[in-house]
Amino acid sequence: MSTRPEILFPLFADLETLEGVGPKIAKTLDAMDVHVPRDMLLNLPHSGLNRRKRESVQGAKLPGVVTVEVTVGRHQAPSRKGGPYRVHVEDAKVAFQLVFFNARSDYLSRILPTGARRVISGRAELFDGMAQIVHPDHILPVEEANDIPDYEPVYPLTAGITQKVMTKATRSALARAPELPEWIDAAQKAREGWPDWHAAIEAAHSPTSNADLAPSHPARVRLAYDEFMAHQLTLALARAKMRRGKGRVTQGTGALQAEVQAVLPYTPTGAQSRAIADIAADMAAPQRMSRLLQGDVGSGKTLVALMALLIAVEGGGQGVMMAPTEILARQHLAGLQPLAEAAGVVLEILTGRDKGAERRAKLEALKRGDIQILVGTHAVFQKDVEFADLRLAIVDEQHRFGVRQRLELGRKGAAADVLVMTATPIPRSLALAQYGDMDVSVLDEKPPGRKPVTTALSSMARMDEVVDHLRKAIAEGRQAYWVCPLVEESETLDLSSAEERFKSLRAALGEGTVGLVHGQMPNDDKDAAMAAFQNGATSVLVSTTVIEVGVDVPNASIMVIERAESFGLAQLHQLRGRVGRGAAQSTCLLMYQPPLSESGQKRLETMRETEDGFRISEVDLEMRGVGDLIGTAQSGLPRFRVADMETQTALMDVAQSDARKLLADDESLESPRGKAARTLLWLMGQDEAIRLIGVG
Ligand SMILES: Nc1ncnc2c1ncn2[C@@H]1O[C@H](COP(=O)(O)OP(=O)(O)OP(=O)(O)O)[C@@H](O)[C@H]1O
Repeated sequence: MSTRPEILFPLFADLETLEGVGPKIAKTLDAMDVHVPRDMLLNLPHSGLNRRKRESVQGAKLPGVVTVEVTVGRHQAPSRKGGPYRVHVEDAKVAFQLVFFNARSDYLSRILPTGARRVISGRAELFDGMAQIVHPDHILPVEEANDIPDYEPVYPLTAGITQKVMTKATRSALARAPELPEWIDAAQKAREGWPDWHAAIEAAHSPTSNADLAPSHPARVRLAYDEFMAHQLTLALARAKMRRGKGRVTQGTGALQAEVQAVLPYTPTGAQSRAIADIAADMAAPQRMSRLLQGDVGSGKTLVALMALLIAVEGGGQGVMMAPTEILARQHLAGLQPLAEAAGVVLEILTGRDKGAERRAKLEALKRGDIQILVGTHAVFQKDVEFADLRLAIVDEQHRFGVRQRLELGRKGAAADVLVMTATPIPRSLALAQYGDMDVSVLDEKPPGRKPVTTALSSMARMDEVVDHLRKAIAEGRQAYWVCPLVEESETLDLSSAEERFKSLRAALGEGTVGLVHGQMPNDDKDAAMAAFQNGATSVLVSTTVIEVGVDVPNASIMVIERAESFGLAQLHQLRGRVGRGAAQSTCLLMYQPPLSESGQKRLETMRETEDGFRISEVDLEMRGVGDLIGTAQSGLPRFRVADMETQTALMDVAQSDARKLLADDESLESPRGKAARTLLWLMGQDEAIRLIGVG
């Protein structure tokens, strides 16, 4: 089924087919991300107005909406142009006024004839001690008072659209909402007391009190579940597609791993061992592995990656690991090569820098199977890179991969297992939404012997003191990173601030002690600067944020971050994670420019309070919200309209297992419930899923 089910046609018609929507309003709605009647339905009211009739404005909470029956008194035309037109009225207890601006008096006389009884509803306020309603929402003869709803939904609006238009158009969309087949498991639906989709959408738009608007209302919960379910079905379909057709069992022997263990100066942590065991089991299974390794900074992901790569080699094949930057690819090479050598394994690097004959030679060696482990940048996945027998692809990424890219990767190494590593912990809700197609291993344990990093805040005004301290620390043999701020997102300005700091620190601390690395340096200079810091030739490394991810120099024990308030929490956590990796007591100094904004202050204080990356990610989510945290567009995450990822994690959890179970029982979605689920995917516009069912 790769065409939209007919039953949904009315919900995907032109917006202008809705009552009260012309070309102009349609265009305005478009800008609100409302393109078809379906979107109107998913745009739920955020509050409501109680319009129950009362006896008098007297005693009502003002300002506030009131509905009362009045006797119309005299009209008082404006005394000057543009002034208020007043109509005196009286309810059962008090006199008050209706106020109009730029209204035509003949029109007002017609709808509010003196002496008549009318029902008025609108927002009343006090003005000079007397109640008034400016431009009432409703003015009706008493016989028609029933046209005023007791409780009226209030919709999110945008300039150019009124509540009236919104309500009318939504009612008109509701009138054509079809009864849909049920995609929710019958037992679950009964247990939760959820209504049908049609009843739920009807109820969500017809609240009768504030309680009906609560996110815990069964109608709203059901609609939120539908959204999560559609998303998780997409992920489950991607997962099924990924796992299909590996057909290859990669059984490690443990021999190479043991040889590496023998030369390692430490033993793996419990978390590392568990992750390695998870991976080994996945690789030994006939389905393709699709696993996420989530580790906090410094939790030792690299060792887990190496062991996984060795399993691929033990099984007679090859492994590849892609790092996000050149610096990190080189660091992997430097760190892993001695270990690989100890085990007699050939490890090579391939990056964009490899050109001509050298590159050709590497590619041939890969194709012959002479290179067993390849590390590198994006270059490792270029078209002409062919492996003799690729068994494992590891992507060391930073939230840059959406489900679509993961599927691409899957298509690449036809039968390779896939391991994705993220160094920035993400809250569970996000992990579920973003990586719901994968299995997850978490490194929640740091290697033993790490001392907590002392985090201190200091104003930029105390620069001289900071430099003095640094001088003493260097004299004691310590090494420091010095990170310069992002200035207005501009690379060149960035650069000049780092270059200037480099010059001033060099002047203060001595010629040869300070190095500089930034994104725009020629590659060789970058390597040289990194190497000099790594081997201790320089004591201070000034940089832009290029060192943010993954750099590992255990002897470095001081991190100075200038204008720390301009960095995000995840970034600060990553940067701080560069220290505290050795046995020495480490310090992170967050320098800020007062006055701090409220959020700047909260971020810096959070950094001072905790070193737990998962905790920090929760605060980050709380402060910024989901969209901002991951950049919805590039992550491939949908914008949930009804569901709230932050508070409804449990619901997402259920949707995930439900979606996986549905597919396990009915792989091609052909059962009645499976077909209903297809309707859901169309309803929610899950293009990737539709493509997957179409193809698969
Ligand atoms: N089990 C262990 N015991 C002691 N040290 C370890 C252990 N595992 C790894 N290490 C060391 O800890 C440091 C950090 O490891 P690694 O670079 O793999 O961290 P990471 O998880 O990649 O963190 P980040 O994302 O912050 O770079 C390295 O110096 C590594 O040699």
